Amino acid sequence: MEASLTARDRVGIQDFVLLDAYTSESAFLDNLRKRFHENLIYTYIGTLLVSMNPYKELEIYSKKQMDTYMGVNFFELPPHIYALADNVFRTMQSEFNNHFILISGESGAGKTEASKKILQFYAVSCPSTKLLNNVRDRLLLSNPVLEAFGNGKTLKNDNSSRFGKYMDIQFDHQVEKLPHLLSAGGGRRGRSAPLARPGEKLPALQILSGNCAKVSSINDKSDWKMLRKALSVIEFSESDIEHLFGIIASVLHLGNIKFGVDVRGYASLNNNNKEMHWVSKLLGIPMQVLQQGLTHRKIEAKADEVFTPFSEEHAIYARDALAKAIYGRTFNWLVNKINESLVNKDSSRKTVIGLLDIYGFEVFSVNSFEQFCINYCNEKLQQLFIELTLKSEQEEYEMEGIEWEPVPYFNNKIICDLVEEKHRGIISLLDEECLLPGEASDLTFLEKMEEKIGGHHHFVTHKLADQKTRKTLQRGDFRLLHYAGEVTYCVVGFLDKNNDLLYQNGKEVMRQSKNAIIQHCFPSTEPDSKKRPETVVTQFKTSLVGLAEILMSKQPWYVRCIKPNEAKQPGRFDDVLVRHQVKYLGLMEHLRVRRAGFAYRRKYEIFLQRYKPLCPDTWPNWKGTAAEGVQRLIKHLGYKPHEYKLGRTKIFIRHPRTLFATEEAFQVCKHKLATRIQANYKGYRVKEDYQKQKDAATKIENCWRGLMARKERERRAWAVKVIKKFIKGFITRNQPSCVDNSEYLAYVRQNYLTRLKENLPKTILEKDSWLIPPPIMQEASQLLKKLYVRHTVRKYIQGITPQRKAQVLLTHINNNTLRYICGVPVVKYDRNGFRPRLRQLIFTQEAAYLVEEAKIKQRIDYSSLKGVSVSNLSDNFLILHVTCDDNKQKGDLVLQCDYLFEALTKLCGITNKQNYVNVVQGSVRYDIRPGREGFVDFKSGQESMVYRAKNGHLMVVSVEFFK
Ligand SMILES: Nc1ncnc2c1ncn2[C@@H]1O[C@H](COP(=O)(O)OP(=O)(O)OP(=O)(O)O)[C@@H](O)[C@H]1O
Repeated sequence: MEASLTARDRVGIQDFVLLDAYTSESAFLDNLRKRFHENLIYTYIGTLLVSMNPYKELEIYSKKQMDTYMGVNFFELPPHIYALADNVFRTMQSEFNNHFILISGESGAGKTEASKKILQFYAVSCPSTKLLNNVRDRLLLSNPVLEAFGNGKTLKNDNSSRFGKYMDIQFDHQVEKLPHLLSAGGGRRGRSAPLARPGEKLPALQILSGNCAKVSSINDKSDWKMLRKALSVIEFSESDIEHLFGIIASVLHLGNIKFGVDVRGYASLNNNNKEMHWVSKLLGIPMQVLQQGLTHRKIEAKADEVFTPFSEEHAIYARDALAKAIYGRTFNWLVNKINESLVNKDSSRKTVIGLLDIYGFEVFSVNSFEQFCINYCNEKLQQLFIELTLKSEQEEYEMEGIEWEPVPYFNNKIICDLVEEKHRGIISLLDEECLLPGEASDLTFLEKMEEKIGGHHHFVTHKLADQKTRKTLQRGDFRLLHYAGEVTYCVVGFLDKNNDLLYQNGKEVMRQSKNAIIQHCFPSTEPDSKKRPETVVTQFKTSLVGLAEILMSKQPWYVRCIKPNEAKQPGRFDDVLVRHQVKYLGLMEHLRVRRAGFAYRRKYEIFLQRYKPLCPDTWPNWKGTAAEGVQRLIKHLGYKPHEYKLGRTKIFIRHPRTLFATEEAFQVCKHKLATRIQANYKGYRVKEDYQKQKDAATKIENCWRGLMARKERERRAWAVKVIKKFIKGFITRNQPSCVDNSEYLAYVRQNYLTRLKENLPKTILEKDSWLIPPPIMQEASQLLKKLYVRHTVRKYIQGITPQRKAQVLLTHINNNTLRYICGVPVVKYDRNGFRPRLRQLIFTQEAAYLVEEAKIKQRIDYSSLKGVSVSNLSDNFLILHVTCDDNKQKGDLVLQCDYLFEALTKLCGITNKQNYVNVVQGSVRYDIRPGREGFVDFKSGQESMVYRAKNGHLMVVSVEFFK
């Protein structure tokens, strides 16, 4: 219903219980019509399903549809026969009890189709095992077999079931579902004989020439194939099938036998009668026996047997009675055979769902004995409905702790009693009349009824009626006011039809048959009861009581089928016809009972779940019990006390309008909620995405870190190897080149050369800053140094331009007195080893000048130059000894010159003194100034340096390259 609440404005309402004008037949009809025109053929009245015959194939029975309805809350989806089937099954499962589905309606309203749909639904939802598939096939194929023998074309339905059908589907809970079948085939309806259809094999039975009706909606060829297949699946042997068709053909021939009248006025049969000939042949009964049986009645008087001839009328009656008996018993045999094929031998407890496909109220222009029986049956079923529904309603109220409110409904028990009460009921009176010896007739039966039940409110005859009613009644009519409406019956034929006597010798004739099925149906062991057999109506009543007992122990479900028009046309809704059925199906009455108490009831949980957004206290989550939540909710919604009741587990709402108002509020609120939920959802999705990305990032990071750690480990391992090799190489560096040190030595070489390249002396003057070579590079270093010194000297010399030479001379030498000879860069040291800036020593003819930045610092005359001392080491020191007579003289000069040899050579050349240069070893004395002496000590060491030693001497340390 929850879904129907939403859809109610679209195409009517899906549940009549929610119809505000629930007592209005027109409102009821309007809703049906509206939905029918939209192909919505199903509508609920509570759990009752109203089904309109669409007379066209609708796409609503696919496997997909079945799946949609499987296991879904009954009220959540649009009404459907599958919803009902599923709900029955699930209730049975949860409550572990038995159920039945009563399908009723007029002929052609769609009962058989509905029961087929239910069976198909159960068959499809059944688990698939070999055993179950077998049973399922038989179950489904039993339908075409029963239809082939039990259906016929009538004015109302091309394929009308001529029998009521009840079947039990057993469910084994171990395997979830195991359909087993089938009990009882109801009595055949006597209106028209089953109709055989022309078929491939039938010529052998000599009935092809029969005047058979053609039915456009039926495909005989494919139906015939289906029947043959079904019979073989249900394990009918070839001889069974042959005998079966023999019987059907013989019944048809029997019906065609025409009697003559002999001279005495008795019925007679010609020996050449073709029909009789075929019946005799098909059933294997001697012609004479058959002829005698059809025209005479055997009367047993004491030990004697007397045959009295039939009048023509009697003979026709006896012929029809025999044909009906043959067909009826054969049909019973068929049903038993199908039951045997489906019988469940497993005796463990199972629950069942009964399927009762039964004709509804019948009201024709002339109604006879058959309509009386059918309508009595419907009266009983209504009684059952009232008892079961009210009972369950009462039980529910009791369980829920709600005070029972009397339900204003019509209890039709009074009508049932009128029909079936012992000694006083119509059935008893009819039987009495039938059993009465003497001149009983239909009219005496009518008089008896008038006499015995004349004052009953639901019974009226022409004689008993008032002036106005009498006009609507014939003299031979009686009228019953059934719960669904009044029906007028014509009493003619009641007695005969009730007697339906098969004369004793009819049975005896059949016993002589060679047909195995006939032998089975008319056993010689059948007692030839002298007592009159039970009348038809009593048999009917007995089987009805039996059925009611079966049904009473089960929980009922209803499908009420309605045909929209008599023309079997799709899309046509005949108001009068439908209104008639609504009335006689008792739908308004049903609705009244359903609406007597509360229109709507739901478990607290379900109600709260749906409507909790309507109250801030219950939304989004209610922390307390569902019952408290509902209380809070309805208080917030402002429900009036008389509009609802609160049970133990359910809320009961009296009027649909209360619920609709709530639903409307919910619909409005839903949109707002949807937006909010959407936003939340989007947020959630984004968060989810973010989380995913974060996780992915962490993963990537982990992988990356792992990779880096592995690389680092490899790198370290490599480094350890390299270092080890390096250390080993270092340890063995002085050994001849071998595996252990070759790489180290190559490295040392390369390293030295690289460093040397970067640290080459920039000028000629820096030649002492030559990078100290490792031992293995000593020789190479010396050679390189030599080469490099030569190279730089050449470059230097090439680099001195004539201008520069001239500039030096002109700038630094006073007047024209000096003649340029040569300028050598020198460094002058004082006794403390203080190293002044770079200067130049310029030699002229007469003097040497110490020149610094173009300012002449000191002039030494050659005449005062006593000599030059140099050490035998590579320190490039030269000491110029001068005469110190003149106090203005500053003393001897301690100089360092990178171009020592060139300077000495030049000096010797200028002074023209060959032994002028004194090479000393270790130490040389010099005059710091006149009268004060100093010493310069020379030695070799790791690093070249000049400093004042502790003894006050100037210490010159030089690196020994060329040893
Ligand atoms: N749900 C349906 N969808 C399509 N067609 C349907 C449906 N129900 C019934 N019909 C059509 O209506 C015809 C009559 O239906 P069906 O034989 O079930 O009626 P019935 O109530 O069993 O009649 P009877 O009491 O005479 O046996 C079917 O042969 C079929 O053509």
